[in-house]
Amino acid sequence: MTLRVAVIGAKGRIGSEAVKAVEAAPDLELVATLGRGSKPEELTEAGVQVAVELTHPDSVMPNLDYCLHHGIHVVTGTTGWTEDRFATVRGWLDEAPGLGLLIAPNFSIGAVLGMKFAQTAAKYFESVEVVELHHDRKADAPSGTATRTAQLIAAARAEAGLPPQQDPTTHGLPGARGADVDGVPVHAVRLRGLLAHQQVMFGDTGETLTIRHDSLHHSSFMPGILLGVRKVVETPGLTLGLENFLDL
Ligand SMILES: NC(=O)C1=CN([C@@H]2O[C@H](COP(=O)(O)OP(=O)(O)OC[C@H]3O[C@@H](n4cnc5c(N)ncnc54)[C@H](O)[C@@H]3O)[C@@H](O)[C@H]2O)C=CC1
Ligand SMILES: O=C(O)C1=N[C@H](C(=O)O)C[C@H](O)C1
Repeated sequence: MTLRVAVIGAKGRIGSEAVKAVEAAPDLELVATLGRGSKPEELTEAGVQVAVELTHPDSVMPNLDYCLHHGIHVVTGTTGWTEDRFATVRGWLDEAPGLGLLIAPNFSIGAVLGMKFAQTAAKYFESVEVVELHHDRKADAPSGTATRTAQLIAAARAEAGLPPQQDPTTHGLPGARGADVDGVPVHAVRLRGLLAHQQVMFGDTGETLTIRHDSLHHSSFMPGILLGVRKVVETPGLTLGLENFLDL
């Protein structure tokens, strides 16, 4: 049986690619495409089972609110997540047993692997910094991927009993050392011509290790989105990260 799928944010950079990917998948049926100004009722009228939500940090919560209160599973890659937002969606999911929500900071398999490798390397190096580089139209900084990567690294360091990193900087301009995500400096570059890139740099006495990933086209995110759609319907509750649907 085919799954009835909608794309919310269907005219956007990633949403328009998702429309093509869902249309090309033999086991999925694209039954609704929503853009800014669309009414969420279009989802229920079309009998949508899974919504792929790819919009904007200001739009994602109302969209999830509607879907999760109308029996629609959701796969979202939209950024802007905070602990408060996670708590809110957990509450909505508690009221909707059986419904699944996948929040994926990154749908690209390479990026997910890069995060996993960084998590593994974290406890072996004294120093670590994350540099993310994106196109010049990106709404948020640092990226969702970089934030999640830094959080995973910080958790792995803490679990291994590593002390907080020392920053010797006493002079300079504000911002020069990047954003502090759980003690990990994260630097965000915005540049026309780029798409989505990240390097995690580890350092210790006499050596460095750099884990770099590059998304060169939005097609890089499509296998992950399709996997998410197929898996979310059989995975109730909140799933944070595509890695949970991969045999890692
Ligand atoms: N998790 C992942 O792998 C990826 C996540 N993203 C994230 O996805 C989001 C969208 O990124 P882009 O496509 O580059 O942005 P974009 O600005 O090109 O597209 C967003 C689209 O959503 C529409 N939109 C905004 N509010 C809406 C609403 N309430 N209802 C329906 N449509 C609405 C906009 O009109 C626009 O067409 C961002 O948060 C970005 O960081 C992007 C690429 C990969
Ligand atoms: O806005 C983007 O383009 C991307 N957003 C996600 C993020 O913030 O991590 C995923 C990927 O980096 C592309």
